[in-house]
Amino acid sequence: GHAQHASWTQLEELWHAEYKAVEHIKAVMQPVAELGDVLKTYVESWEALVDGLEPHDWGSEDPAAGFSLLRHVAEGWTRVDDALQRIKSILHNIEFLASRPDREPLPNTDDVAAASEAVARLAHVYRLNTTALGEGGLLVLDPMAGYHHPLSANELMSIGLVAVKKGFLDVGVQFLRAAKSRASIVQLPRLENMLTAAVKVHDHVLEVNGPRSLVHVTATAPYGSLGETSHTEGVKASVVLGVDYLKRHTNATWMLERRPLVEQVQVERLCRGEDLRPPHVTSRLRCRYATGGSPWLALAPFKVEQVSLDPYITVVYELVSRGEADQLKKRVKSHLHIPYTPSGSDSLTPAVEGSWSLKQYEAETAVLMGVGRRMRHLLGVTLDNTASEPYMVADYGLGGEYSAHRDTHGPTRTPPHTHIGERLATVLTYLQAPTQGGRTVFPWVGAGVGGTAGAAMVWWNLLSSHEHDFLTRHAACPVMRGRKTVVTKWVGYVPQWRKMSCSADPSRKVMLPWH
Ligand SMILES: O=C(O)CCC(=O)C(=O)O
Ligand SMILES: [Fe+2]
Repeated sequence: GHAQHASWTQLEELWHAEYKAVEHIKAVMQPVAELGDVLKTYVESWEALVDGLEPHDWGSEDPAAGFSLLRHVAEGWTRVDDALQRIKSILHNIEFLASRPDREPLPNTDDVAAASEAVARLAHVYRLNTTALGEGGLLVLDPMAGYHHPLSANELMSIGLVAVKKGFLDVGVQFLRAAKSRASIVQLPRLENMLTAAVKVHDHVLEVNGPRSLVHVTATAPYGSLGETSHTEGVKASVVLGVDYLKRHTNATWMLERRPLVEQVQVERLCRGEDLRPPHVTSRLRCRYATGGSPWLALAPFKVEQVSLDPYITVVYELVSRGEADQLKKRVKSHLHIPYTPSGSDSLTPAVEGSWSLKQYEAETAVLMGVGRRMRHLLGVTLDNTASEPYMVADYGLGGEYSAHRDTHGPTRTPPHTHIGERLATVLTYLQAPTQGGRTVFPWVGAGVGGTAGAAMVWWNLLSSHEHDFLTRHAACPVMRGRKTVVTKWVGYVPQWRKMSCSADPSRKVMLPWH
């Protein structure tokens, strides 16, 4: 599934709302502080006046006391009144601030914890740069990548604690160390205690459970004895790719217990930009112009890059123009901050599902109709509403990711639309590509794609047995920097099956490779 964190639309709104709130706070701060001072002085003047006097003394006709009372009120009340009048003029600011929780959803500690976990995962997947962290900058993959927001000792500490809790033990120790290096003298003893405890947990888990499971990661050596251990891969795990894994690991225990971890480790390597395949496989991949046999596209063929031949995965460049992408993003934007309500989720309900904001979209807009026509010509498949599920726009949030999965419904889940059927092909178009991270990766193929705005990835999910092609399992890597917005189209099986040649071999892939 997807991890829970804030969408960029929410965060963008929060930046603007926060700016506004602070402007209102600035407007009230001075008058409120002045009123406080004036009232304090007035009360002190009164207390001095009545010091030693009892209420029954107030009737005594002491001229000095009468003089002081007159002077106290005459001089003091002018100031009190001035200050009160100024408060009256800022009452609308106070009203605005007081009604903020009714107007906008405010982040709470759960949101902070979720963001901490997202940052810890980023640090884990993309390898933490501890030097940069010590200087307060986060996770520099590419130091030239622009502005890096520095984190305070307290912020580093809170991320470190969440990281430890969530099983990113190595990352947790690194964050607490960074926090310590930026701590004030007052903070230092507490941080030292936490760091000692975290190192103890880290080393204990490493000793008992080893460096890696589905629920934890440690460094390859203990911190306690060596002191300066950091992220090292150790002995490179052997890669398990293609159908070979099935031959070698046919037993159910491996599939159940080892497969998820092998998959996760390979996903992470692919996320870091590795290609896990040998050269004799990658050297067969080509780039070319393709028309899909369409006379219409002969005038302007698409640039197509092969990512993998088996299963057949390609990238089609410039499927969507920049203008079209901008139009689509603008169109869905207002829907991308509405909270996900599973109960009322008919197919057109906007949704925020974990780190995604999702919006299902029918193809009635001019932009999507144009995109659909191009795909139809290139792929030779029917794509209208009766032949495929609605377009789905997803906007990844802070550290947003989508763990390894298959797109098909499979034998246990009936496809929602019987006239559309199983998801024969996936067309995943990047409307906006992240600047770092966020690749789409295929752990059992050993390949990944960085994503280019306007380009679409196309792959075929089914075998002729109608079973899912396991090798098409894929994941969306956590987004490191920038924003990732994609639109998915799932091509239905039912409207297309007559177009494809039959195969007696049940393991053959069902596809229409448009040579
Ligand atoms: O966004 C990606 O890279 C993958 C999205 C995906 O797998 C899906 O929509 O099913
Ligand atoms: Fe998918």
